Amino acid sequence: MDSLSLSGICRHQFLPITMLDFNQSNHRIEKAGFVRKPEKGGLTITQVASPLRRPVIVPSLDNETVDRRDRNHVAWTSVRQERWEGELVVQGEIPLWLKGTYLRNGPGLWHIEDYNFRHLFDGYATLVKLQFENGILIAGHRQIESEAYKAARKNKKVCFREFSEVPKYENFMAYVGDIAKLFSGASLTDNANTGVVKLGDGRVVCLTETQKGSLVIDPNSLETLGRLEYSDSLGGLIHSAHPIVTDAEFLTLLPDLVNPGYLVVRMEPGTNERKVIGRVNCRNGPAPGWVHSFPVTEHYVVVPEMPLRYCAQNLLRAEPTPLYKFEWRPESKAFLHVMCKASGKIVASVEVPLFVTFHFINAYEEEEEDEDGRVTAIIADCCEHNADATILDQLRLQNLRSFNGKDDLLPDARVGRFTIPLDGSPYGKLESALEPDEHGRGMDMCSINPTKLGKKYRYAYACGAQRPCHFPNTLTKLDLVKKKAKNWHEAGAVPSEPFFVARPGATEEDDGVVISLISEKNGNGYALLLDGSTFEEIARAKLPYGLPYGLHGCWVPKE
Ligand SMILES: CC1=C[C@H](O/C=C(C)\C=C\C2=C(C)CCCC2(C)C)OC1=O
Ligand SMILES: CC(/C=C/C=O)=C\C=C/O
Ligand SMILES: [Fe+2]
Repeated sequence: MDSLSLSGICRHQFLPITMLDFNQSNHRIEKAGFVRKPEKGGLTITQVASPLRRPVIVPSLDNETVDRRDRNHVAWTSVRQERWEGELVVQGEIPLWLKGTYLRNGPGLWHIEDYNFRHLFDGYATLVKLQFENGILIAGHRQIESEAYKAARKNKKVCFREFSEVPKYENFMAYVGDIAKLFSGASLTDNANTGVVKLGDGRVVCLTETQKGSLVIDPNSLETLGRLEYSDSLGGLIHSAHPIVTDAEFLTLLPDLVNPGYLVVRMEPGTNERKVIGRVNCRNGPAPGWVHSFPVTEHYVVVPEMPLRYCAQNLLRAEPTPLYKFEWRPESKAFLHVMCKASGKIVASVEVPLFVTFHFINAYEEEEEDEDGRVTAIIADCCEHNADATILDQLRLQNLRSFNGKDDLLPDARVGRFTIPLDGSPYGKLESALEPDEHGRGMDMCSINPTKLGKKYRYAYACGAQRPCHFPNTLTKLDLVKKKAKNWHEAGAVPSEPFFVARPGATEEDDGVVISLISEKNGNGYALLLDGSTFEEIARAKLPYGLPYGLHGCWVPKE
């Protein structure tokens, strides 16, 4: 789509403000303000003096000179530049009520010099913004300046322990030294590549599984402002990568790898101090289950104890196992614990069928239909991988990059619905909330209307599958009452998490827009807006170049 053929509110295309160029390809393209430098060795800096007022032809990669990285789908290719910002041409119409910034974080740089990383989750964080106001869209992206990223750039090698990558040791003593530093957390990464949240006090924080990887950023410039230093003495090195964040609180889980269990903690806006609500002891197993995320209801925190457990031995390894820092322990079983938010007391602890999930979708309290409205059960929904942890290895970059378009390689997933009885019964139920074929048996990267957090809800948005595929490749709107899904798909496109933003003043749960960033097969990319209710496209805006796949986002409303 060329900007001149656009009508209505369309504006000038791609106004680059600043670019720092990664030298990914050994070629040089210079067009209208974009400069790529051929010298070897990583980063070059290119400044564009002032925003351009006329359409700019965006440099595309030249097939004859691209290196092997560039032949991969752009979703799995390192971000091209360290930084870019500019206005996008909008095709369709952005609702005038949409005022604020969508931020999306993710692992966007998977190489240092000639060394290519192994796993999707190893990449250095790339933060993307879409700033909406008066129907105009300013986009941008920037690398997060974690210590891990800065050290890798400076020393031209991996210097911290990432999800699967570890520093290459020069000799055995260096390895021993690094192991010692693992226990203090000094050798763990702070590469905050998983999500981004807006705290009740306005601070915007990028997060990962390590506590030290909680980095405060500026939502406008995307600059890394510094580390969020927790001022309490709760210790531990890791936490859930998905805290529950509202204007009133920040709730998270701190797994205890020494005495298997979890601390449920709460931090108030304006403070850096997490206070303990309560503790859950694991019912089984040598280590707690992975808690990438967890759900809450209005009054309770649900603590999952998955059979996919943290594994101290695997933490120490130089070469990863297929389950990385985890191990699959079906004999240790699976449990869900329910803690009262106000008292810290455990009100239920039930065994459930084995399950694997990265992401809980939501949870709520099921009430009896009589006038007492007694809570009889907790319902908790998640993107469930049919108790099969191989999805973790499926996310190795080699797997993601080698898709031939034919083989159906994505393991099946579904909306897993847990029912946790509150009458003291020892077992909980796990069922599919809707027929998984409704969404192609792919299911991950979910969002809901945030006003429904912890409450009975009807709609969720997620990535599903149009098969054959090797990665979720659709956006899907789930109607959990009608048990139906409506799917969006474009051939060869990799969409990121559909993020729901409610229309101010809306009374219907699905009255709003769904934002996603799409990486296209041809190397391009665009921001997509779907109507939250009809799930039809309302606008799209092409980016100057496709961006790598990203994970989780948040919404920062314009005050
Ligand atoms: C996404 C995404 C990123 C992420 O993990 C990143 C790291 C560095 C995780 C490290 C670890 C674990 C997963 C388990 C316990 C140890 C530790 C090394 C901190 O996970 C994601 O899903
Ligand atoms: C990309 C992904 C999980 C991300 C974790 O934050 C899962 C993809 C397929 O299920
Ligand atoms: Fe996640």
